[in-house]
Amino acid sequence: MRTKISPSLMCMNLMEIKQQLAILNSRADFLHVDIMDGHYVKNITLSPFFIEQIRPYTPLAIDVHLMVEEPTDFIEAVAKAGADYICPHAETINRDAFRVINQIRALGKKPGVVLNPATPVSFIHHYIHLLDKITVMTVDPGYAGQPFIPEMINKIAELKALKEQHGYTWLIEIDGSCNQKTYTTLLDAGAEVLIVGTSGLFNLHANLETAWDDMMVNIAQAQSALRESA
Ligand SMILES: O=C(CO)[C@H](O)[C@H](O)[C@H](O)COP(=O)(O)O
Ligand SMILES: [Co+2]
Repeated sequence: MRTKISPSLMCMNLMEIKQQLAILNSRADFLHVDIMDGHYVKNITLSPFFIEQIRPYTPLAIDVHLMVEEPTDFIEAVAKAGADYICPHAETINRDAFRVINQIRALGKKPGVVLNPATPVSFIHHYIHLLDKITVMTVDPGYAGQPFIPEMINKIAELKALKEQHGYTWLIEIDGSCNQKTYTTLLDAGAEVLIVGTSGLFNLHANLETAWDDMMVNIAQAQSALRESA
């Protein structure tokens, strides 16, 4: 499968949002939108209103990462605003995981879940087959610019093995410090979607087109290193 790229919009230059979206529209596979409530994580970033504002300006699938205590307070709002994937944290839905997944599907959206670094894959065992995407956090959630947690490589490999063994169709996505230093190990382990934020894309160059080209060179180098070692 071709590696898919999902820029994390909380890391973009919001003063240039229209121009930056136009650049991403012809290059990215998804747009990653982080929604935080200040409680589940001690930060506040984007919102359902932000999704509603950008929806007319992009044909790309909008992927919503819900870092909130009560996902059901947000699901309808982000669906109405134009989200395509709705992905709460597994830790926040295990009281009512099946109801939440059914709610997302009933709204015509794709359900995903996000796993914190300390959350094992076994935590989602009973509903894993109902998902369209599983996101492995490779940093603790809440902030951009954090160091990569290398223990997550085994978790990605575990998901890849499960996917192959059972023929699951969910995407394996990585969130946190996806960049030149980590692409090779991430792709080798089984990463299919890379969420690129400050370190992988937006901080590479002030000009986003140049930053995108630099990022693609970095990803291509990781892919060719893997082909050579195969
Ligand atoms: O969920 C996130 C943080 O909790 C994000 O999607 C970040 O924007 C992303 O991890 C930032 O990427 P970086 O290269 O790690 O800054
Ligand atoms: Co995120």
